[in-house]
Amino acid sequence: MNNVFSQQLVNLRRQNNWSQSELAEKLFVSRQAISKWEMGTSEPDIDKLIQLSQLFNSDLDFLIVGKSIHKNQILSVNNLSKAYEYPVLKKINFTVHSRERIALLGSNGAGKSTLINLILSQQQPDTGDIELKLNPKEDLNVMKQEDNLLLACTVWEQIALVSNMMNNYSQEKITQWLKQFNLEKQMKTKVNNLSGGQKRRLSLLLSLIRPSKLLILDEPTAGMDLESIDMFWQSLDYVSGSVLTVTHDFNQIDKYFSRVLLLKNGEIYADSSVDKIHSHNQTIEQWYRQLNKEN
Ligand SMILES: Nc1ncnc2c1ncn2[C@@H]1O[C@H](COP(=O)(O)OP(=O)(O)OP(=O)(O)O)[C@@H](O)[C@H]1O
Repeated sequence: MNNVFSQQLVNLRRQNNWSQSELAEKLFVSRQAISKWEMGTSEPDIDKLIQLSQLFNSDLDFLIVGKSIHKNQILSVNNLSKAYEYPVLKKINFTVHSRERIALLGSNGAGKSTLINLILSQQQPDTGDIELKLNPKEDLNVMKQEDNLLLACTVWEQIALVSNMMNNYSQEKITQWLKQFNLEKQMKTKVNNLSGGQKRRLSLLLSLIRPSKLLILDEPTAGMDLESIDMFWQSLDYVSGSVLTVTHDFNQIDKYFSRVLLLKNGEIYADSSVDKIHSHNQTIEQWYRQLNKEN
């Protein structure tokens, strides 16, 4: 087939936290068969491909060629405006599709947090509306800030508590999450004693215990050192749904994001795929600097 399929299979399996054996069991094939598909030395037949796309809740084209030809809209922002002492957002329009990784960019005071708060219904718009084509209770995740962590618990206890609440408790899964988020050594540490970057990684881990269709983050890496920032965004590989985040981590956007929205003068001043910007031999930072200095 192609090695995009092999890579997609590895990614989707990991996003679902399944081992090769677990996936093999669900498909009634041997673990060795999964291993060969992932190495690209053999291919599944069409029945198994269809079963895989159903198991991963993914389109066949996304599974095989890494792109969805028919994208599902999950959020639509229509003519949204908001003013405080002056207009902050003026007729904002954009849509979010399944499996997009979107970075929302803009200078300080451009209105990024206001836009996120409106999407989360934490504030009301003056005009316009937001159509969430998902169930906000089940399919929308927001990464909670540190103060929602239970400081007196150990890391393990905190994760166990949340996964119990979500009916998703399993010792093996917790061990796997700790490994993925590089918190294995801290499993017995009190949450209160974690560093700022470790607390954010724990917050992201907790927000992923319940898989969602859309994850919203507002400057999740603020104040982290470079190594922690890298580690944080790498963890996004384990997020299966779409991500909309406010961030100023330009180097990571090049690596981990598919689309950028630039908020400027109260409008979506630019909306581009990361691939398109790269095809013009620009990094996201160069693109941002160039557009942001235009009047
Ligand atoms: N509740 C409020 N009352 C009055 N003005 C507000 C309120 N919330 C935000 N603003 C103003 O709206 C503008 C946009 O603020 P917002 O926090 O959305 O910007 P931002 O793009 O997230 O900025 P930053 O990058 O600095 O976090 C700012 O000028 C801010 O002072």
